[in-house]
Amino acid sequence: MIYSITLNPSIDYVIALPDLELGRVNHLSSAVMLPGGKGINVSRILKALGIASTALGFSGGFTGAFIEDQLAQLQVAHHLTTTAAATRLNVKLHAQSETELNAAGPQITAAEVEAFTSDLKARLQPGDVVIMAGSLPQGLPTSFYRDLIPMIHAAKAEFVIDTTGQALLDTLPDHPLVVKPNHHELAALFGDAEYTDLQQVVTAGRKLLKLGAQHVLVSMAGKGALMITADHAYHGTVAPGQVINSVGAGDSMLAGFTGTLMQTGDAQAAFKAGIACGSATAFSQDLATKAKIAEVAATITMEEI
Ligand SMILES: Nc1ncnc2c1ncn2[C@@H]1O[C@H](COP(=O)(O)OP(=O)(O)O)[C@@H](O)[C@H]1O
Ligand SMILES: O=P(O)(O)OC[C@H]1O[C@](O)(COP(=O)(O)O)[C@@H](O)[C@@H]1O
Repeated sequence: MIYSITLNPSIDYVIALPDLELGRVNHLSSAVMLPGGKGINVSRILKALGIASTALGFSGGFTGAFIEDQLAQLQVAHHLTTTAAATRLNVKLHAQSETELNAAGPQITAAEVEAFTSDLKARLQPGDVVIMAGSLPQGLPTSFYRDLIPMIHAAKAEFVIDTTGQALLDTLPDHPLVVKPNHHELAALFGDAEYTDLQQVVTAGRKLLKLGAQHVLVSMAGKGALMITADHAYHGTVAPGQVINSVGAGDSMLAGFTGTLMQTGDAQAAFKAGIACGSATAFSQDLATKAKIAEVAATITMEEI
């Protein structure tokens, strides 16, 4: 079983207007609420791919109820630990450019943390994969993901991690199955300025392998993604399309890669699936559908660099 963990889910309030004027009353041309948060997005894409997963994490208040209701409607298996404080709402503003306003998230109590960790412990079985993704709500230590790893390994399960900075570096000695920073996050991880060519990205990606990651992907938004192994590096892209809402593209890539890797054991096939899912989501209002993923998959170009 794949478990996605979203400690800090969100309602993603995706709003659009042609031209945002700060300090004025602006009228929206569209507004939609979507269940969001990195692990939840991963589970939604796995569902589209026909791969079973259960979404775990926290949920509280009317915002949490909305997310759980949407997941139920989408038939995404989930068990979110109830919190007294309400789940956050993130604003995704599409005007002259894409702007994201992500809230810090609610305060989680010690009893709620205990309920979540005991639930996870009771579920884990050998061969499971736990995908830990996204920011931490208030009240959780920055070591929270790393602290879950001994429990995951004790159950003979593996983990995938999508977080940034020191929290990501701290988990590498425990051999995450997959890491997928974007190229900005990768440069920041090693205190580098923005990378200007692909070989710089490959060199930094190999550092993640040396530090312990089993599979390294680096996403580069409209410039596609790299899969970096000890001896090879592959650059994958898709045919240009109309970008509608790239929120969740990274989560979609992680879902496509991890789900396909678990199903087939074939990293190249998994990389293609990851690219297709990421770009298909960027070319959709909500996360990608199965049909959109198949359409985009037919346009993938991959080259060794
Ligand atoms: N504008 C885009 N056009 C085509 N594909 C995209 C676009 N934005 C994202 N993608 C696809 O989704 C993947 C993940 O997107 P990215 O923005 O790099 O991740 P993150 O959301 O984690 O920053 C990219 O590697 C690419 O395959
Ligand atoms: O947990 P964080 O880092 O605040 O990110 C949460 C936000 O990221 C998303 O999961 C989208 O992530 P990506 O665009 O990186 O795939 C949104 O659904 C959510 O609003």
